[in-house]
Amino acid sequence: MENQGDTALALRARGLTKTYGSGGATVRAVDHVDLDIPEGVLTAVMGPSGSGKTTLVHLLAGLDRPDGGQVWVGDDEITAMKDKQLAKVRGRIIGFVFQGFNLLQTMTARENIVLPLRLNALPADDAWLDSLVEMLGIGRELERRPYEMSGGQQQRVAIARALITKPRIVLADEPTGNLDTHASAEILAHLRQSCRELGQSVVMVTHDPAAASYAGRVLLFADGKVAGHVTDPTPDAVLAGLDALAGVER
Ligand SMILES: Nc1ncnc2c1ncn2[C@@H]1O[C@H](COP(=O)(O)OP(=O)(O)OP(=O)(O)O)[C@@H](O)[C@H]1O
Repeated sequence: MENQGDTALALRARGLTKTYGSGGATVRAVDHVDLDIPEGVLTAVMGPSGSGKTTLVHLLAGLDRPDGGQVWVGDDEITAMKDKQLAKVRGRIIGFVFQGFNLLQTMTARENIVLPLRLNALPADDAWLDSLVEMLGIGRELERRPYEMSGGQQQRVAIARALITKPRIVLADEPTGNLDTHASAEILAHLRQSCRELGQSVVMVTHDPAAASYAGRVLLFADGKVAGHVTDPTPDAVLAGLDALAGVER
């Protein structure tokens, strides 16, 4: 188990377990995971396809319920909450960027972005919306619907929607998977800066060692378990960590 000492924690998991299927065809996607995610840090989660990264971040966000174990957001145990209370925490404290974006097709980009404010009875903040739109370069897309946008444009709208409530914690499943190097770099630099300057905590699943190198810490995930971590990662150190997981000699 990891020990973060006295560092304040954004998220904590103990014994977190999720199994899919039944009978002989069960898959333990997340297997008794203990995890401390410090506040104010950009954390990347990397590991082979099918190792359980998406399942992990869904459990940490309370989007899915585990079969065993506990998750705390700050001091509050979300695994002990009823659905209504959990929805409130999710809406106000956590922003989530889904792998498949999950934008509503009947709404424009602008309507999608501000939806979390409406759903959680939070006030509109036009200045913050404008700065997100500028940072993400989606000014021309605002009145379009998702099916009229490219994958990369939809991804940027999904990021804006996750950030519009200024959440304390952002969980993102491959947030730059559809973006070119330049756009990725800009967004990752922004996320890193809001961790450093605003104390925001970001947990990001990525397959890209260059993206992971923006993180303060990389968790290596394999077979549903934390298999190691890399602190202050460089792309080379991340690749070496992944190779070691796969048993590749360098
Ligand atoms: N809804 C589901 N029903 C059944 N099995 C599932 C379900 N979701 C995930 N799994 C299985 O759980 C395991 C972990 O999947 P998960 O999507 O969490 O992995 P991942 O590391 O995010 O993969 P990738 O990098 O390919 O996105 C896989 O074996 C997957 O097939």
